[in-house]
Amino acid sequence: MSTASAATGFSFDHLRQRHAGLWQAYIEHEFVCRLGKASLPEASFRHYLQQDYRFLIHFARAWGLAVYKSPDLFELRRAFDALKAIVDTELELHVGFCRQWGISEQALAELEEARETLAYTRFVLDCGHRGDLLDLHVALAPCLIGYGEIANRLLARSTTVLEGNPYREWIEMYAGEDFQSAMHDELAWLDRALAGVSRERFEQLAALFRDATRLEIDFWQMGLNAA
Ligand SMILES: Cc1ncc(C[n+]2csc(CCO)c2C)c(N)n1
Repeated sequence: MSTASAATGFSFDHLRQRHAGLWQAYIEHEFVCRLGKASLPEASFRHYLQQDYRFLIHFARAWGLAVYKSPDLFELRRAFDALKAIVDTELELHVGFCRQWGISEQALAELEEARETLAYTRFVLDCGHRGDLLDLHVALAPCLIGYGEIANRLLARSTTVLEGNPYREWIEMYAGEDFQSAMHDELAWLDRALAGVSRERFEQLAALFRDATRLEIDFWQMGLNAA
């Protein structure tokens, strides 16, 4: 079969539209809405922050896997830079952020991993082990693109409270320039890669996207349930 003629011009938008209901449930989750209205219980946020520390460690491993799966120097550099950013910057920021919330580094190190964290992170790593770089990127897409979209929506909404909101820093971090530019790079990467896939391949990838989005929803719900 000719691969060139099978290309159907897919993009990230097609993935999002394919599972629009789930995507909505993720980016409009009650955890997110209450975070914007400053009505999220602090116990929920604290539990989320602790588990997110574990999440970020596995997320760094996923970029390590992307380094390994990179077929050329361009991709290798890109994955390596993302891995470095998480290890050198994001995790440092996260530990500092947790400290402000009364969670010590010692407590983070001793933390028991929740089932939701286990399920989500190992799912992403499995996608990368079984598949190629595109499978891995699609499994990471709800994380990389969802959070940017969530923060943008919160800032655009009139019901969002910033003044005195204990979660303000979190919202502004994901709406910030560094994070938004990483999100746009990832969108461009995905659009480029998806443009050449067949319909059959798209459906395979959409199933990974669906499951990763479901696991993001469970991650929010885990936080809500902690209060
Ligand atoms: C459960 C969970 N999902 C997504 C993110 C967001 N996130 C984590 S790492 C990263 C990329 C930054 O280089 C982004 C956007 C999170 N923190 N926790």
